[in-house]
Amino acid sequence: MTSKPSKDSALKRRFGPAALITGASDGIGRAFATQLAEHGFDLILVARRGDVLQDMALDLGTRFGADVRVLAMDLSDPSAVPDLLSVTESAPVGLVVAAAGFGSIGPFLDQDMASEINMVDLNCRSVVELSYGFGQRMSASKRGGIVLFSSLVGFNGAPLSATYAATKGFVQSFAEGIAAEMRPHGVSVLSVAPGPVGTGFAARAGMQMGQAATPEMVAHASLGALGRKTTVRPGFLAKFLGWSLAMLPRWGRVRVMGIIMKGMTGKEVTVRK
Ligand SMILES: NC(=O)C1=CN([C@@H]2O[C@H](COP(=O)(O)OP(=O)(O)OC[C@H]3O[C@@H](n4cnc5c(N)ncnc54)[C@H](OP(=O)(O)O)[C@@H]3O)[C@@H](O)[C@H]2O)C=CC1
Ligand SMILES: CC(=O)[C@H](N)C(=O)O
Repeated sequence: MTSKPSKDSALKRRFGPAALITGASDGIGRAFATQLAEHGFDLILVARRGDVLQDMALDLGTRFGADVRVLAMDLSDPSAVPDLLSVTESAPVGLVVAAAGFGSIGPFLDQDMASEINMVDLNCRSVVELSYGFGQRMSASKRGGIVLFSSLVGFNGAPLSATYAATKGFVQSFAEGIAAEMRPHGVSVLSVAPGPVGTGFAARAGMQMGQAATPEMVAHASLGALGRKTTVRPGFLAKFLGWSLAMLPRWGRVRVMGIIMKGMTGKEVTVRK
């Protein structure tokens, strides 16, 4: 049995002892895993690349004494979340961070349809299933936290990233709804709505990002907001763009978002009022 040198923090007392993190092998999910291990949480790490998760488990166990379990699965597969819920049935999970997700860029009609549907499955369906399964367990024990990932692009249509932005709009709306429902049952739900973050996301989506927040900053700001807010916009850029866009009519927001997305692709776009 490893001794635990890490902090027994207020966060762990409120949401521990274990956290389940999807998309833990990279980017924002990975940063959450490290920071939660530092807070003294035991972890269940979920992503497709089991070898990467195993290396993390060894590292976080050695550095923080965290008890880390690895679940290598493709969450876009319809059987994945039911399997995950079944194998974690007796695990003391007080916090779920559902970071697994991906995006695409370019005109909708040029996209690969199977990949767009796969995105909806991962970014939306798996998030609903996870929130339902763990939400029930947490409500029964009258405590817990669920962190979901919206985006700066989740508050209106985004030409050249239409499906991705719609999945994030879905998550934003879903999170706001279940946050109000679950709060009286002792469960805190947080929607994280970052602007560009410097992870492998952009390369996978074929996007070019300029100024970007770090995944560590996003994880830190989100853990600070959990239990206090329903939506957090981590970093200056997310706040500044979010507030600026909020002042425009919806069609204006769509037009500005088209310009922003064009800058990330170099492709032309026409948006009608
Ligand atoms: N980066 C950004 O600019 C922003 C990101 N977001 C959102 O934040 C979340 C995290 O993004 P970020 O960390 O940047 O992305 P990354 O691409 O860096 O990481 C994505 C993670 O999701 C996992 N993943 C991808 N597909 C699947 C799948 N089918 N099943 C299980 N796991 C999967 C990947 O692991 P593996 O390949 O091993 O499966 C990886 O761990 C996403 O929901 C994203 O939409 C929101 C706003 C901005
Ligand atoms: C489009 C972006 O800048 C970002 N990747 C996001 O998810 O919002």
